[in-house]
Amino acid sequence: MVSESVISARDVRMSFPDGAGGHVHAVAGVDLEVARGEVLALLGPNGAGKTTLLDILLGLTTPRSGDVSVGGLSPRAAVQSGMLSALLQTGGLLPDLTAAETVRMIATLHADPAGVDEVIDTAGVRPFASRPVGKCSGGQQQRLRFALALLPRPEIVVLDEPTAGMDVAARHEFWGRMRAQADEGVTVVFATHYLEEAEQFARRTVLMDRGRVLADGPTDEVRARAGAAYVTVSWTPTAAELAQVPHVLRADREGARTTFRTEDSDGLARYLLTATGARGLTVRPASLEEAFRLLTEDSPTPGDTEHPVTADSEEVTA
Ligand SMILES: Nc1ncnc2c1ncn2[C@@H]1O[C@H](COP(=O)(O)OP(=O)(O)OP(=O)(O)O)[C@@H](O)[C@H]1O
Repeated sequence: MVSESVISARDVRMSFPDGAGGHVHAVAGVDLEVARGEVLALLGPNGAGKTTLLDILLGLTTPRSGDVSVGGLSPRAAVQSGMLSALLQTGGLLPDLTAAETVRMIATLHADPAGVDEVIDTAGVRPFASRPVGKCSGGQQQRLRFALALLPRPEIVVLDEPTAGMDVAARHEFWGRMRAQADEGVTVVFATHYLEEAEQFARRTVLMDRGRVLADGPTDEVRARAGAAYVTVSWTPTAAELAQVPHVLRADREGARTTFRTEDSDGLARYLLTATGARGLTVRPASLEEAFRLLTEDSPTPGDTEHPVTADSEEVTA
């Protein structure tokens, strides 16, 4: 694992007028270091600030404050040098040009472009290369944008919801191609609403909400921090019994079964099976989607992912 940082953002802030005399803090003090060759998912609900942050990394938006460098350059210089390339969700494609003509035309704008045929093949554009862009499907247009993003032979590719509008098969194929790029050492930073994409493709996930980073780490650890697992047993503890149970973040009862959210399913299971009358124990890991929801809904302060069970947060009714 090489740890050289290719993207460095320090205390980056950006706000916009909210139309009512106030401001929306779209990015509210974000620190981010991305190492060379890393694949990083930026996850967050609508309005979390993902697009604004990506636009700042790409030099399309100048932050109100903070420092950003990409490969030691300003974002704009990094884009101009071809080191950093973007695949944005929207982006002008000329409908009357064919896909291949589009690639050829954009190639002429780069000083030292990759081969046109090479990127057409790498991005999977070949099957519709002679089709006018206006007649290409959304998924095909996204592949074309991917081909264009590869033209400058980038070291870093930034993608804003790259598979929006693609069906499952197209999404799968897209990520296969992107993974091949990552395997060759390209750093990939992508924003997505598809939590399973982060889970399947990104080793590291940054969760954002209201302009702040809620969690940043290996995708499986981010999930673990939000409550690694759900342990369900046939047992209906009294409030006094429940208070004795260790490693519990939350407990919910449904009929004769009680489900515990826990960060230590082994420790909890051991206690339940040896110190209580619980039986029929099952363990289910939390999905990233659940982790995400728990972090965004439960975290009182950004970065604080501890949710000790208190009388107030206890969900079980005696
Ligand atoms: N140009 C702008 N003018 C005013 N407000 C803006 C502007 N751009 C973004 N915002 C606001 O900043 C916040 C963050 O928006 P941003 O698009 O970065 O979020 P996002 O995480 O990308 O959301 P989505 O997933 O919906 O694309 C939102 O409240 C949005 O309305």
